[in-house]
Amino acid sequence: MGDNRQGPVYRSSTTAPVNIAVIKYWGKRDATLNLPTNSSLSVTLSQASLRTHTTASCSAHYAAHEGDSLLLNGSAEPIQHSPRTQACLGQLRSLRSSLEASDPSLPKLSGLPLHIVSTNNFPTAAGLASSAAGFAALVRSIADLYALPQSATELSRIARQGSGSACRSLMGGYVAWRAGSAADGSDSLADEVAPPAHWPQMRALVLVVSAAKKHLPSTAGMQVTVKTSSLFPTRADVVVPRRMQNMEQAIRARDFDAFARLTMQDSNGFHAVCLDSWPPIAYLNDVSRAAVRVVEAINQQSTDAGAGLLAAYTFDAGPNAVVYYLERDTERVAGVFRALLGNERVEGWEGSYGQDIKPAEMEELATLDEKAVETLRAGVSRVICTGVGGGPEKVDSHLVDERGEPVWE
Ligand SMILES: Nc1ncnc2c1ncn2[C@@H]1O[C@H](COP(=O)(O)OP(=O)(O)OP(=O)(O)O)[C@@H](O)[C@H]1O
Ligand SMILES: C[C@@](O)(CCOP(=O)(O)OP(=O)(O)O)CC(=O)O
Repeated sequence: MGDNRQGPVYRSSTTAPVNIAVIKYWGKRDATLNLPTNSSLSVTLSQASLRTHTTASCSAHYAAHEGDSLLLNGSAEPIQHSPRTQACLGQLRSLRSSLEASDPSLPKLSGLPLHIVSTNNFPTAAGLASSAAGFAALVRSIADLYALPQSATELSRIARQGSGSACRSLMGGYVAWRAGSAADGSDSLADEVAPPAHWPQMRALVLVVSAAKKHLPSTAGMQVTVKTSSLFPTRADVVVPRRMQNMEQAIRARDFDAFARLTMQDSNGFHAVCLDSWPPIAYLNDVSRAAVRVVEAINQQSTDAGAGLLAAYTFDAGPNAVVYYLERDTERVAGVFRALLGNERVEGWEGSYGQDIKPAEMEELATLDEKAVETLRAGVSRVICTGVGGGPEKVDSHLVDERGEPVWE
């Protein structure tokens, strides 16, 4: 809390992670409450690589007529016109208001305007799950500002209404979002299937194919699929429920072969229902397909030698590839991509995860399809080397100073 002449500025700051689903959320049964048609499961990625940093503040000296505000990467976001952000703020305020009613000694924060300042250390709205980390950080930082006693699972009900995938970023490790069946969404919540320490060897290599903001946003895309795809009901009602069980089992048993197969099958199943939509939705491009070819070649070598799968690709609503692998296979998976993409052409090989990636030997590359290699070299602009990580963290570094002014990082 900072003090100035007009009264205190209350502040709380958090960082929150990105998550990349291995069983995809695609489809809403209720667009207003943001309720999904199927459960999903993701891996939370380390905040050493990708993170949102958010400070929530409130003060009696913030002009009441200006209302709440969100400054995102230095620009004002029009949150008054965002029903999703309004739903999150309204529900957090009402929890604070109940707390104030039960303990009159508490400062009346629920009636004060909120000034929120946030930065993403990666491109916003580029298919890198910025809305997931962004809404998780928003909900966590306000819940801390308001000293709310609710658990991460209880808060996931609120974050879900900001962006569905955000409910999975309130926890670290391996996280499930249970679709639930209640009409009011009260049982549509996220829970931790396993903490990062259960299987800390999980690594992810993100191939940034396009940092541009040009794909059909997830929200719009999934509505088209639910309305028009004839394959979709089978995916939501039959295929995904079975896969969720098998994926949880694979994670519990630390069975990478099963994890990888289910991850690739589910990514392909999700993109298949996109293509089956009308008008068809195609998120993958030639560069994405080249990444698939390279992962297939890596896995072929391993299975030919009688071992299991070493790498798993997955794609969200855009062309960027995420490749999961285990630390012990770093050279045989990430090393292959490093050898073929090179250091000069592509940035991002530094950092705690990247520096351990040694380029694979030339013979490992001999079996790769030349055209795929060429396409990948031309189309990947940047890589992000990361791994499984923890949930949101409360931090002392504030993006709002003691007088209530934004601070630039
Ligand atoms: N740090 C943040 N704080 C609050 N809201 C954020 C933050 N970052 C992103 N958002 C919200 O998320 C929106 C971007 O979401 P969108 O779903 O378009 O992109 P994405 O999450 O990067 O991509 P995708 O969902 O396809 O993976 C932003 O316009 C903003 O409203
Ligand atoms: C393909 C996905 O990344 C879709 C994510 O969709 P969003 O969570 O961005 O959608 P809204 O709830 O409409 O905001 C798959 C996933 O993350 O599970």
